[in-house]
Formats: sequence, C-alpha cells, structure tokens
Amino acid sequence: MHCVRKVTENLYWVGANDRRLSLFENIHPIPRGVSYNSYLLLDKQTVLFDTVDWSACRQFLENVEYLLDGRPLDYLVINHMEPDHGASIEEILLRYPKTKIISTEKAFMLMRQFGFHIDGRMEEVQEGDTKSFGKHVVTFVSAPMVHWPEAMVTFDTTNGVLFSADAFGSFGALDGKLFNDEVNFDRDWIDDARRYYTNIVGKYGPHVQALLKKAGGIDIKIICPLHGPVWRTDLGYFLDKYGHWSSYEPEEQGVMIVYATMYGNTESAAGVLAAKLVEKGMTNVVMYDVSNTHVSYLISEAFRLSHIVLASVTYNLGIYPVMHNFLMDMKALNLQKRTVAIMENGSWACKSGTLMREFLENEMKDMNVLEEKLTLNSAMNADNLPDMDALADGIIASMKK
Ligand SMILES: Cc1cc2nc3c(=O)[nH]c(=O)nc-3n(C[C@H](O)[C@H](O)[C@H](O)COP(=O)(O)O)c2cc1C
Repeated sequence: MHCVRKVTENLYWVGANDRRLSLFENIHPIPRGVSYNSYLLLDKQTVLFDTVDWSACRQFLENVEYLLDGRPLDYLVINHMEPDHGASIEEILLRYPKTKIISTEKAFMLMRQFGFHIDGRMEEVQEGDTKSFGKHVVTFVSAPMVHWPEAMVTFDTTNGVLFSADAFGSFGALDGKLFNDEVNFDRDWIDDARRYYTNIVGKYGPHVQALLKKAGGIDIKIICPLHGPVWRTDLGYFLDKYGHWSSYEPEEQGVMIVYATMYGNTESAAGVLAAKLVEKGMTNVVMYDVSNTHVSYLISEAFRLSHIVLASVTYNLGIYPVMHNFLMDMKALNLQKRTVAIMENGSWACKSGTLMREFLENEMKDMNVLEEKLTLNSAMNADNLPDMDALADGIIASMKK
C-alpha cells in the first residue's frame, strides 16, 4: 500500500523506512531504524529526487506509482548516488523507460562502476546550472565530500526547497511524522542526528563549511534531506548545530570520561573523578565504559562536549586495544579543539598515559592535553588523592579560560 506525505504544493515525500537493519553501513548501530527519503515533484514535468535503498524499494515504487497516477516520469535527479540512495535507480529506469537522470559527471562515473545500465539516459549538470520543469526552476550546487565526491544539492528557487542529500540527515525511522515540527527534535532526535553527522560526515568539516557558506546566500524555506525529518521551521537551530560540528567547536562545556578497565579499578577511579568534578560545580559530566559503548556513540559525545578524560589500563605495554580504537576513530573523523585529561593504570610497567598523550599530541590536531595526570598502580589508594584533586582542579581551571 502506498504511504506518502505532502511536503508542500506539488511536492511529496515518497521514501520509506527500514526498522530491520541493525547496522548502518554495516558498522553503526541504528536501534531506532533509518528512513530513506525520496521526493516527487509533480510539475508540468514529473521529477523524482533521489531513490532509496534496495531494502525499501518495494514501498518506494508503490509510492511513486500512486502519485504519478499514469503519468510518465520525466526526470530523476540524483544528488547522491551512494547505494543507500541510489540502489533503486535501475529499477526506476526499467519501469519508466523515458526517464532521464540528471546528475554530476562523477556520479555517472560511479553509477557505471556499480554496474548500473544508464547509457542514453544521462543529462549531466554542473555547479550553478539551472533547469525549469514548468513552474519550478532549480539550481544545482556541487557539494563534494558531503559525503561522497560526486554529491550535489538541488535548490528549487520557486518554493525555496533545498534537496540537501546527506547533509542535515539523521538516523531514526519516521513514525509517520515527517516534519521537524511534528517531533520533539531536541529531546528525541538530536542525539541520533549528531551521531549520524559526526560518524558519517564528521571527517569532512571544511567541505560542510563550504556548503554552509553557499547555503547562506540563498533563501531556504524547507530542507529535504535523504534521512530523517524534513525541516520547515526553526532552520536556524539545525544550521547552528552544523556550524559547531563542521568547525569542530564543542556544543557545550562539559566532560566525558571514557574509561578502559578489566577488573574495575580504573572504573572506580573514574567514578571518583566524576564525583569530584560535580562537587566542584561541573555537573555536565558523563561516563562511558569504552568496552561496552559502541564507538559511534563515543564519537558523537566527543563532538558535543568540550572536555574528554581518557582513563586506560596498560595492556601488553600498550594502550588498551578498545581505547586505542576510540583514539584512532577520533583521529579518522578529524576531531580537534578539545581539552583532554589523562588517567593511566598499570601493575608493573605503566605505559598507557604516555602513549595516549603521544597519540593526542602527535597524531591529532589542536588537542590541549592537560599537564596534570593521574597514575594508578593497579588500584587507587589514599596516596593518589592529591593527584586526583589536582586533576579535577586542572579540568575546572581549563574551563574558566
Ligand atoms: C593481558 C594483560 C596485559 C597487561 N599488560 C600490562 C602491562 O604491560 N603493563 C602493566 O603495568 N600492566 C599490565 N597489565 C595489568 C593491568 O594493566 C592491571 O591489572 C590493570 O591496571 C588493573 O586495572 P583494572 O582493574 O581497571 O583492570 C596487563 C593485564 C592484562 C590482563
């Protein structure tokens, strides 16, 4: 059965949800599912903006067929051909033999690489090209590396709709509620939106900044992303979040304590630090066990907060492997501009603190590692209290600067 929503005059959401997939990109958990958004414009000509993942294709085809109501599909605009959006392109071409695909040269190259049969169906566009579909005139704007090199966004100058590809997307299936003003975004969606952005696009902050600069020059009224809610109110709220994330500026003053422990002693010390920080007035403190928190959540929190405490046992003269993985992920996603405090633990040759400091200072950009450090020999005891106090004071002092 078709399931569509009207976005605005002549424009409809024809996407679908997937609540069965457990790992997005086979790596990031999505307990709330995900939506694959596609949009159909019924103008003098009919235009479909992007397609959906193969898992959602059947629902998507029913939606398109219902709204076309016997009309041919004239154009398929592909803003982003990554398979979670482009997998159904060929099915559309087979069902609608007159449809022409509008996209970038790189997107066509990638479609051929993925084995799509698109010859004779391509209409290539470049930055700044415009096209009229009747009443609606659109402009194509390149958006390289947001989040693949072929990406573009399309702006409908007639109604102010921006088809933003992967930008402004979020994990989470749509429970019938399409628009940001139909959900409590700040309560129910922001964490998944941040986790989506930081893990999927986080590495490409400068490219997102370039796109935001271009977006600043146009009068956007509605943002139609390829995942998650459509934005038609309070656009400034989400643009502000994107400004922070893409410039690697923290959203909030606060401390995330990430600890690596085998027998619980490092965890216990991390708890003491958390209590001391709260007693000193910093209540925005969160603690995570690196071994049982998926790294995508840790990355999201690291982008949100200004301060990170890394507390790790020594493991075979190295950093605990799961903690090392978190460090590698932060580096891979270009996280920077954070203040970091270190706690280390070892029973005979404690190395993890020195190694974590070296990683932060030599492998990552603009990380301020505090001089104060706590070294534990197996378990915390009363002798460690002065260093623990100094560490907590150092964190608080660095916030006042
Ligand atoms: C496989 C393994 C390797 C370890 N390697 C080291 C090491 O190289 N140097 C060291 O000082 N302690 C080493 N340890 C000891 C742990 O670091 C120590 O027991 C830990 O600091 C206790 O803290 P926890 O209770 O938070 O796990 C190792 C322990 C294990 C199980």
